[in-house]
Amino acid sequence: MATATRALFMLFGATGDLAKRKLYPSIFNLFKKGYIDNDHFALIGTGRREWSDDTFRGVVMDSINDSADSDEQAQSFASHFYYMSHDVTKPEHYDALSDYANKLDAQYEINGNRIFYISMAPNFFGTVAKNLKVHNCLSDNGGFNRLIIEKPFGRDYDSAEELNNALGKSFNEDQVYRIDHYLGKEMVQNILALRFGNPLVEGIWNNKYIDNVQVTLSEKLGVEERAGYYDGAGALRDMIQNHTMQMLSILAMEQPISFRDVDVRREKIRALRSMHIYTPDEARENFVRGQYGSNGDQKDYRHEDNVPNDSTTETYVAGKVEFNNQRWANVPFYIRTGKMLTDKFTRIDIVFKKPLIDIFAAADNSESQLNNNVLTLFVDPVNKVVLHLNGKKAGQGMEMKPLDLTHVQNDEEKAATPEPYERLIHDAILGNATNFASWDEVSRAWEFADVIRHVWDTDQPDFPNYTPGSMGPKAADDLLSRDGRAWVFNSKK
Ligand SMILES: NC(=O)C1=CN([C@@H]2O[C@H](COP(=O)(O)OP(=O)(O)OC[C@H]3O[C@@H](n4cnc5c(N)ncnc54)[C@H](OP(=O)(O)O)[C@@H]3O)[C@@H](O)[C@H]2O)C=CC1
Ligand SMILES: O=C1O[C@H](COP(=O)(O)O)[C@@H](O)[C@H](O)[C@H]1O
Repeated sequence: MATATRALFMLFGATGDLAKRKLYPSIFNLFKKGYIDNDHFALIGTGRREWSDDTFRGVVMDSINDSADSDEQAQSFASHFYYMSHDVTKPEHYDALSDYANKLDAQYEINGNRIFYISMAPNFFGTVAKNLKVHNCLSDNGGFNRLIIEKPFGRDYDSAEELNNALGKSFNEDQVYRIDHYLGKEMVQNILALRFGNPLVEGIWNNKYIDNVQVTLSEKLGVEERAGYYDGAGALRDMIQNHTMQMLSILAMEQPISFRDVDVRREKIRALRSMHIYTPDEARENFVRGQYGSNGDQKDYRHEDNVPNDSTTETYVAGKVEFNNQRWANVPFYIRTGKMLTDKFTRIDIVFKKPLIDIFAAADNSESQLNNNVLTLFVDPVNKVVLHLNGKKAGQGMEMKPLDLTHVQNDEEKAATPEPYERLIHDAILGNATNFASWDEVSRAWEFADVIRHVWDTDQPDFPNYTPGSMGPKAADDLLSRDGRAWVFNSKK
């Protein structure tokens, strides 16, 4: 039975792309499932555009069109939406917002529970947070005040710290919910379940049994229409500092004392603190960048719309990450991400050590047929777990062959799996911050990324250096081959 929470949302960026594509459908699903109290809920959407409530409601209805059971249901949902034309840079506009929030709070008997969602360009995050506090938009009658904030959270450590300090003047850390949509993915959440729900798995989750870990976030598309943002960011900021670091922290963390958000976060932070921060020379040695070229059909990155033709922005990153602790000493975590690669997928390969002695080969002096055991967690697009083992080939003798144990999410499980935004907004409504990035996590990840960024901003790259449809530059393969290893997923296979 769903627990319905009363809530007044204040959405900044209500006319924007993210709101239409992700936020309204997610809030609608929560409404449909009864997680939001249908009688005690309202949303004030803002943007500079001069929209009426009716225009706004029409936009909302369009965005939930596919998932509404009936027109009445869609209309009933949209009737809770109110629009205010508002320029976030004009302090005087917040007074009207505060009055409107109090009015709707009373009308819907919301009891002061407020969720502020800033779905705007990051340069506005601090301004909005400050004005919300100064102009009394936060409730003070016993309800909760929570701030959901979009990415990116800064572009380096210093800017992230500045932003965090600005937010901190209005909201405490435990009121700030920093979105990282990878933390809302089913398989990413399943890592905790698989590790800490199975002594079998957790028992071998260490350097005695694991040889290396590989995390791949591969994208088939290029920058599409987002070049304006992307060219100023690059893959290191766009995918490594946030999503990849979050996944690494979950893979590397120790068992929390409970599943409460404070306990889970404490262990994630401890893991990130044990991550070795490279010197500039080590960064050069252990990180590889790439930019896609042309393959005839596909134009190269530098000729994409809104990309300068001398851009040195990386569209690909691969690297080796090390954790200096008892569990992970000598186990490299290889990570990679890129645009215009072979396919769209996210997967984690846990590569186990081979047996110290191969008794099957030893028996007749033949070459070993044993492969490394690999546990592969497929995050996207399918939700799948595969354990690659060695088994016996049927027949006489003792010939070995690969034996795979596979679990694929079925249709029922798929239907029960919420979209990341739906799940995360629900968590914020419940006050559960487990799957949001805390400041300590974000700041540590920036400390790590900043060294690499600084080196790359100093050294001139040799771009373009990989072909669309490949799995990145050759240097990314060399990164592993020099350690006597190879990527488990390789487009050439
Ligand atoms: N779109 C996506 O797929 C994703 C987006 N994000 C993040 O979400 C956030 C929003 O992105 P997105 O929706 O794409 O951005 P858009 O550019 O589509 O929307 C920006 C919003 O900000 C509003 N806005 C801009 N300036 C002002 C102002 N001075 N006062 C009031 N409102 C203003 C715009 O309203 P108006 O024009 O009416 O003023 C609009 O609603 C960003 O932080 C982005 O990084 C993260 C992941 C994916
Ligand atoms: O945050 C981002 O993520 C998307 C990839 O997300 P996914 O859920 O589709 O894997 C990426 O395309 C985008 O550049 C980045 O900003």
